[in-house]
Amino acid sequence: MASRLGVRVVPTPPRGTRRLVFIFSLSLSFTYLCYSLIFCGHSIMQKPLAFPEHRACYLLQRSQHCGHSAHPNSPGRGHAAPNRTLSGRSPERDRVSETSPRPGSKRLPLAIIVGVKKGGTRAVLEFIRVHPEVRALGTEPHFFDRHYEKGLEWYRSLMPKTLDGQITMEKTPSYFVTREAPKRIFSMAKGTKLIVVVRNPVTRAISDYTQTLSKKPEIPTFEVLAFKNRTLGLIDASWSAIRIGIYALHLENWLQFFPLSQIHFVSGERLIIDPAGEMGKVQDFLGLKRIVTDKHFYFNKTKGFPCLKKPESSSTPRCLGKSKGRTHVQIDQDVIEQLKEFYRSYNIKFYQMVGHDFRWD
Ligand SMILES: Nc1ncnc2c1ncn2[C@@H]1O[C@H](COP(=O)(O)OS(=O)(=O)O)[C@@H](OP(=O)(O)O)[C@H]1O
Repeated sequence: MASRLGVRVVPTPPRGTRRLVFIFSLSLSFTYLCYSLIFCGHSIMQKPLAFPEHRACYLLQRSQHCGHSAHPNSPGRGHAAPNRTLSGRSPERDRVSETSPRPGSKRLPLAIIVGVKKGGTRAVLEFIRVHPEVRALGTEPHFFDRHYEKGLEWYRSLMPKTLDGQITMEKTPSYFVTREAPKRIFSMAKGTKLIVVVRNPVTRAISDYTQTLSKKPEIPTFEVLAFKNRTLGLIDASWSAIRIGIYALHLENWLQFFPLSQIHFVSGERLIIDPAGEMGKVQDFLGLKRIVTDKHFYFNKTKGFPCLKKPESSSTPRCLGKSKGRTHVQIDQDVIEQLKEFYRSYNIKFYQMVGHDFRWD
């Protein structure tokens, strides 16, 4: 009858077959679930789902992903190496940070490494940012010398986000020799703490020249640039490589606005021999617990410098980049002696001003 009406009656499968179908679908769903977890796990890890962002970042506080942002137009960004270095970020991190809102707020720096060029400023910044209470801008913003007209809000927008109690920092070594910088920093916040990494001015000048030569191989020799008249032994103090090293002169400018107690001097030489000791003093100056200690450093024989066991951005050991710790250009010994002589009185004046003998003579 049913077949005559055109209706096909499907016979109910036996109980055993139904159970088989059920078990088959269950195992299919289970296989699919495992597949999703294995192959999509990576993206799940990148952005914790149903996990408050601030909590995730609190747990990952050492990660730049949570605390660091560089303005897209910030100077120096274009110079970052494609793969991570101590001061750089991986492209992967950048991708993640573009999609994740970060906790905290961008604040003006409470402490600035203002100098000196080639003193060891990058090392101090990278070492101090290991501290959980410090967040630092990786690039040099050059706000108080080159970009002042852009205003404080522009400057603030470059800063990494900080949580309450964390210290925002930046470093721009050219501030130390910029006439307007002390007044400008003072007008931003008179309580700003200043760090100056100083180094023997003769070695500093040679380091500075070595860097310029690496970028412009056609420049005259060091000896030609260093003298107004070599026969008379007249040093050209207007050449920036020489002028930057007259620390007493520049410091006078800063002391018009800041008391000495607000300026901390790091010895560039001791920073290489005893990084933990110098960083201990930096932490004291910033009012921080001494968390960055000798446990954080190891001496890399190939590099010839101390390196971090665990940099702020990674858990693997890392040294500073190739531009830090270059082999210096060979300079005639008599030229070095003349430079030492030139700097002697300025160095003594500087030691008196800061109350510390850096033993450069
Ligand atoms: N740990 C570690 N690793 C590598 N380099 C170190 C380190 N500590 C201090 N230094 C010295 O830092 C010098 C570069 O100084 P700056 O970072 O201030 O240079 S810059 O002004 O930012 O270009 C650099 O100068 P040169 O040796 O002349 O290249 C180093 O001597």
